[in-house]
Amino acid sequence: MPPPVLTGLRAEAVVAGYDPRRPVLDRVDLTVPPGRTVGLAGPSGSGKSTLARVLGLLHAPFSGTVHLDGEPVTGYRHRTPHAQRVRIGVLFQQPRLSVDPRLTLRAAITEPLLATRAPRQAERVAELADLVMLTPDLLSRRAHEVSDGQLQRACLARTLALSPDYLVCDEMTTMLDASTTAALVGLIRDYQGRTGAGVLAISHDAVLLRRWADDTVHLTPDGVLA
Ligand SMILES: Nc1ncnc2c1ncn2[C@@H]1O[C@H](COP(=O)(O)OP(=O)(O)OP(=O)(O)O)[C@@H](O)[C@H]1O
Repeated sequence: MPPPVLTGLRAEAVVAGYDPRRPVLDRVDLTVPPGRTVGLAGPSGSGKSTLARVLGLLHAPFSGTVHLDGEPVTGYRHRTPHAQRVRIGVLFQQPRLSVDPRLTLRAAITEPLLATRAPRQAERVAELADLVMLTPDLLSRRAHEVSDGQLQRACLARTLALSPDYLVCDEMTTMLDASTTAALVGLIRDYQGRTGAGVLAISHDAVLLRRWADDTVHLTPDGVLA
């Protein structure tokens, strides 16, 4: 009998970092199952963002493998197969670094739809804007004309545009106040409830992770999961 397929977004024995002689992550195993929210905590510099980038398929590990519902990922960044790339959405701490300041929020949300030549783009943008509670007035503004919270809502809409099966949220709410944080976490929970997506929630805020995540794992300062 063939072995059972292990579902989830899974890091297996991942060794990663920026200098192969001194890797940041040391044989990390972590699974984000469909429908679950896994919290990732750890001290500053322990490698949380590095692991987020590896699981977001934005940073190639030195060794080890990322599996997507049992399929090994064969390339990172522009080498990631399209079918795998669109299944994972990533949200970062600083929305201003991930949106071209020349774009309106509408254009920023449209980017992934344009890139994949999705049908009914205007309708889909309206639907996404509605979902994250951005009004048409805000959609017409550029990134520097909106607040961090409004821009992060636009980033969430852009990330959800292609209906990813997994979300990697790297300190997504660190720049935001408590009510915007609660609203964004609520939106992600709703999306998860509708789609069964798996979520990796990275935060140094233990209270937030207790509320948000089903389980939380900790990276030690040596880049090992405990
Ligand atoms: N682009 C880079 N080039 C070289 N070293 C890097 C790079 N990015 C991060 N590092 C180093 O890798 C280690 C892990 O960084 P990482 O950002 O993954 O940690 P973190 O746990 O997310 O930290 P924080 O909570 O402060 O955001 C740190 O020592 C950091 O200085």
